[in-house]
Amino acid sequence: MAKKAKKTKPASTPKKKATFKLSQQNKILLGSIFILFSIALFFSFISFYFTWQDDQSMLSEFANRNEKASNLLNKFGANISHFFIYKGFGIASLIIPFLLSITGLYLFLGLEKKGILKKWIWGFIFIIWISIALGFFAIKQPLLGGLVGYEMNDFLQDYAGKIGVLLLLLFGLIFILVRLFKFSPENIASYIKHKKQSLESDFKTSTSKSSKEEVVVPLDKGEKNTVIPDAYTHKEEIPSIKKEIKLSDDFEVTVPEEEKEVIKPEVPEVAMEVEKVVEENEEPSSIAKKLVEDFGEFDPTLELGNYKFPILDLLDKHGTTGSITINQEELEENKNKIVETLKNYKIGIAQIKATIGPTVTLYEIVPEAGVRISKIKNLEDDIALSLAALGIRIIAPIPGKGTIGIEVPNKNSTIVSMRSVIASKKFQEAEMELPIAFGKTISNETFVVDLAKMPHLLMAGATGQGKSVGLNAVLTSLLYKKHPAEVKFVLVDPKKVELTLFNKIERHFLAKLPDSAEAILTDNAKVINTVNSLCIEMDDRYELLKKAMVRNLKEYNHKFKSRKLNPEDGHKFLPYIVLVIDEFADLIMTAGKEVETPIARLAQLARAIGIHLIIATQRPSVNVITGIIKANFPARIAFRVTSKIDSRTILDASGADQLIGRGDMLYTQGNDVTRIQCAFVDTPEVEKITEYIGSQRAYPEAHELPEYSGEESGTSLDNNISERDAMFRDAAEVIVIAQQGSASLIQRKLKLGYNRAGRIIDQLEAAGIVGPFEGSKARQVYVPDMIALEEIFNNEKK
Ligand SMILES: Nc1ncnc2c1ncn2[C@@H]1O[C@H](COP(=O)(O)OP(=O)(O)OP(=O)(O)O)[C@@H](O)[C@H]1O
Repeated sequence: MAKKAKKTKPASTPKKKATFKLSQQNKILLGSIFILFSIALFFSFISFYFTWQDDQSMLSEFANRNEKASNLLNKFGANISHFFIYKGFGIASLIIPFLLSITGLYLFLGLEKKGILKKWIWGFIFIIWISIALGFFAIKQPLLGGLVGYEMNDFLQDYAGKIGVLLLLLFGLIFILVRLFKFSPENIASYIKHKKQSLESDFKTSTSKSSKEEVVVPLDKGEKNTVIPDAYTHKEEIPSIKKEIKLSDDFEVTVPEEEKEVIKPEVPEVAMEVEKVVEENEEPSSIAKKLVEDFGEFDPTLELGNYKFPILDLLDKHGTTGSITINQEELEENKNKIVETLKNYKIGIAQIKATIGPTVTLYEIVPEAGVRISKIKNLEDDIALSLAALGIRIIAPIPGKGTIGIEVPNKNSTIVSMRSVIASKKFQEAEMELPIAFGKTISNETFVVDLAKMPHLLMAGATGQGKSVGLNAVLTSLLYKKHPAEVKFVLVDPKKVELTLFNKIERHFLAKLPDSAEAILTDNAKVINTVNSLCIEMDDRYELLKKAMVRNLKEYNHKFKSRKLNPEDGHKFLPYIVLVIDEFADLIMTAGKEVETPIARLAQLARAIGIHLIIATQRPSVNVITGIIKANFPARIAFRVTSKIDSRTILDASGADQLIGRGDMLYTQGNDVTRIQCAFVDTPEVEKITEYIGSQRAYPEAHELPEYSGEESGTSLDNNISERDAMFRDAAEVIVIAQQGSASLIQRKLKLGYNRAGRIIDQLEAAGIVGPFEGSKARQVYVPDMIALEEIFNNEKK
């Protein structure tokens, strides 16, 4: 006891020794009062049951010193017992001294008080239940259930009748068994099994005992009995027993039988120990289970619990009804032209079938036997000429079908509205991590893919062919499906106009560097920093995944949600991050390798940790889409491009040059190329969606990426006093006072721009006040206090 009290002393606050001692003394005093009081109560209660009749008359005579009570604790005992037992809870009141004594012991021994409240709550539940149960079953013995038990029964029976009260009591019992004793069918089954096993082993030991006696006799008769039985030395025991048995001139005793008999009783004992180990093993996972039981699974969306997903009415129908109007004449006309053209080249057709899509119709041809496929493929231009239509694409043969496809644009194309694809069952019921509804295929099916599986997307197309609309469709899809806690966007928009609308959802969905004012990046220098910062984020995330022993973000978040990862170890819910870069060519032209290297790194490694890249470019030339980038972007979209070479650069196949523009696109993820009409979402619609989201309660700030202030910080390290910033001294003071070397701190405190703060921090490094750049961490401050700083400045003046 004393040991425990001593142990806790140094562990808690060593500085406040005096006050701690005092409180410890108080605890001991209070604890002993509780214990003694509980003893007094216990004896009063017990003796009340024998003396209550005698003491009945003096209850009102408490002040009269001539009157005496028969209770062991005299008048005090009689009165307090009358109060608790007769007017209170009956025999269940005995739990009160029990609870008091436990509390007293906890205080006395200075134990942790964590479980005490729980014990009191359960104690009261027991008191009430027992009191009602006894009031119900032993109505003729009012001292068992007390007045509370009687009155509660009376009250409950008025409303629920006897059967109702009985059922309520039963429920109370089940509640106690399940919640307190953790009863479950498996527990009961394992308990029965356990009992059965121990009974069996008891039986075996009892049978073996009788034969053991037989063995013992010869042992005594033998030479000496010095062998110490050891659980680990069965082998040694057996031969010694064998010897002794041989010595005991009894021929009928057979060795194997005795061996079994000696060893057997020990085996079940070992088996029982193993069971205990299994129970211990269950403990760690049960901590997480218990946490989940008590608080439910971790819900990352809770902080913005009232967040409402955008409604469908924010999107326009664009004059479409969702179904395509079929122009029979046009179909017939095109069919005839195709048949005739092929006939001119002596190609017979066995069968022809048309599938009408929103912008193009696919004519599937089964040529007559003996026709060479390459012959039809070469007639692409001739067929286009005879149909007098642009954008004819011949797919020979259609993969997996054995037919030849000729795609002919419809005279009147139907716009595929974003609304129709968002509303589609396929999108609504998509159980994907990052579902994207691109549009509709040639057979008018909604085309939904998972960005998380792509895992990065490359979009290319000549100007005005629908790239920006495509990007908006991607972002809109995610906004309609994902909560702000689940996905964050990093948007790069050198054109400064395409993605500005998303500024409104900065504090919901965007991520940015800690010191940048704008969340949407338009300046290439900042893009370099952001992409590098994402690389740091990637490394940090990999570190977390490693610690959690999982392979990807999905598993990690699942583990975190089921409370198996402790936030105190740095674990947190990780949202997906989608980096969208519009005009990638422009970025590569200005920033070159500086941006290409981190992007290639992200493209290669970021898939598992939930960072996905979407890159859009007008110029799909090889110096923009380099081999390394291409290799890591298996999912590619081509809008219409101007040349076959461009098409090859993007898709590794021609065809994109034959598209008709306005959102007509080819999608590939590996081998198959799918023609899709991109869903159309107009600027006002995007504005409405961002407005809708932006007007809701948001996080205090945009999602913060790790700090990265660029390599330029290390370049100008000459300590030229005359070139120092006017705010240099103020900044130095801020840094030294806060003992934290970060540009964002200077920015905030001195209200400076990012670039200027960055310059000052470089100058501070050159002056030896702060240390070098350390990635995501703040720089080290070399000057401990203001006096030391003052000294540095004074020395510089000399
Ligand atoms: N899916 C679509 N359905 C119907 N029309 C579309 C679709 N996509 C684009 N368009 C039409 O094409 C026009 C140009 O599209 P968009 O602005 O997306 O081109 P872009 O490729 O981004 O051009 P730039 O590279 O010059 O920015 C749009 O204003 C719209 O009228």
